Amino acid sequence: MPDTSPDFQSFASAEQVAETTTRRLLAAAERAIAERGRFQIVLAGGRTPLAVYRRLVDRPADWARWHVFFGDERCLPADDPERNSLAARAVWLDRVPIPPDNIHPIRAELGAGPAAARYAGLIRDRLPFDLVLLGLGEDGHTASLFPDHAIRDAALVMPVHDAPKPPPDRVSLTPLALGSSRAILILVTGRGKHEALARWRAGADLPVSRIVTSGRLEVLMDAEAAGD
Ligand SMILES: O=C1O[C@H](COP(=O)(O)O)[C@@H](O)[C@H](O)[C@H]1O
Repeated sequence: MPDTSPDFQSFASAEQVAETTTRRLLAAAERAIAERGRFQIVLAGGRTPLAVYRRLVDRPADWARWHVFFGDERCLPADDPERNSLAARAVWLDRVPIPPDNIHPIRAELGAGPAAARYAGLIRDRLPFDLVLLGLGEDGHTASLFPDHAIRDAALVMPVHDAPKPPPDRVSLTPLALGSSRAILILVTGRGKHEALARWRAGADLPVSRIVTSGRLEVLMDAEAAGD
């Protein structure tokens, strides 16, 4: 039986977390492309992964075989820079030769419900992913799954309303979809994340604790977040 408990790994700085993540991601891509001819990655939103995305621009990779999905999106106009997909495009995706058809944004501008239904249809036949990248918010949310908010366990993608962090309407992959991956990397950096991380490690019922996977689940944290 595989060990599915998270593997918490501590690094001295956020830069080391970003560099280690970048290398692991490129290695996972090489492996997936060698074994299956393509690499399917789910991106995290927010600020933490941007340091990884920036690094990827200068690294050699077989970009034509990358297929990019998103773990969550904010219901904002399609050109709003606060959208997770736009932030990733600005610093990385628009700067490498990934075929445009291989980038699969969540159409959150359609509204949370329709966008979630549409994205569920899109990912259904693409599972399992090769790698899912996630973050952890200061309030303990991951993707757009917030503590004490209902989670649709049987769905792959769900609309989110009344999110405590703006904007209130969002679309999120569920633990079921996020767990359907050969590997999961969760990045947690900065002092502001320490409390949420400590609660998770102490066994609190956070959305991230609901992710069950038969793949590997690694948590890369810096000393500030870990409280080392
Ligand atoms: O709103 C979001 O926040 C979390 C955490 O973001 P960070 O800025 O603290 O790294 C992120 O993982 C999620 O994808 C995003 O929509």
